[in-house]
Amino acid sequence: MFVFNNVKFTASDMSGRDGYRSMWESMYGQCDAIVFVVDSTDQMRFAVVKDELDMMLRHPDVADRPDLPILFVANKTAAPDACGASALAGALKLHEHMEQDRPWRLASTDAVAVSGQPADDGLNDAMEWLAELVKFTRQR
Ligand SMILES: Nc1nc2c(ncn2[C@@H]2O[C@H](COP(=O)(O)OP(=O)(O)OP(=O)(O)O)[C@@H](O)[C@H]2O)c(=O)[nH]1
Repeated sequence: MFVFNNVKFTASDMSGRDGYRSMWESMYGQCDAIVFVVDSTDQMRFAVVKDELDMMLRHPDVADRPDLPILFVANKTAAPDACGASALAGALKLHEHMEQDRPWRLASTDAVAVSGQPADDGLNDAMEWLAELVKFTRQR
């Protein structure tokens, strides 16, 4: 649990490992938002990521909730072999495949602090965006 901009989040870290992904759908119906984290150094698996994303978007608990926001996070972006956020957006075909009416956003970050400094990246802005949307959804 954490609080961001006065919004209380209860986060469930769903493993991306093969064999655990089938558990994701148990959360779709009960969450206020999805944060979809992608390892931006693992370009070999972007096709698998895209298949999983397509399956997620087709699931009735997601497809029937077009207002459920999705925050895509490209992680490990400080690694030398990381691809840029726009390459990731292209590989997942985010601009083509995300529904027009669904709120979504792509942020890039690196979870590991470099030289003890927290990453200066787009995650804070993206979390502000997500917190506003979640607050709005809960007020309805
Ligand atoms: N350099 C770098 N390493 C990272 C970053 N995020 C995770 N790692 C490393 O990647 C490895 C896997 O991290 P996890 O957090 O276990 O990855 P995960 O995707 O949550 O794993 P599952 O829950 O099993 O899907 C660990 O050694 C982390 O330290 C990052 O942003 N930058």
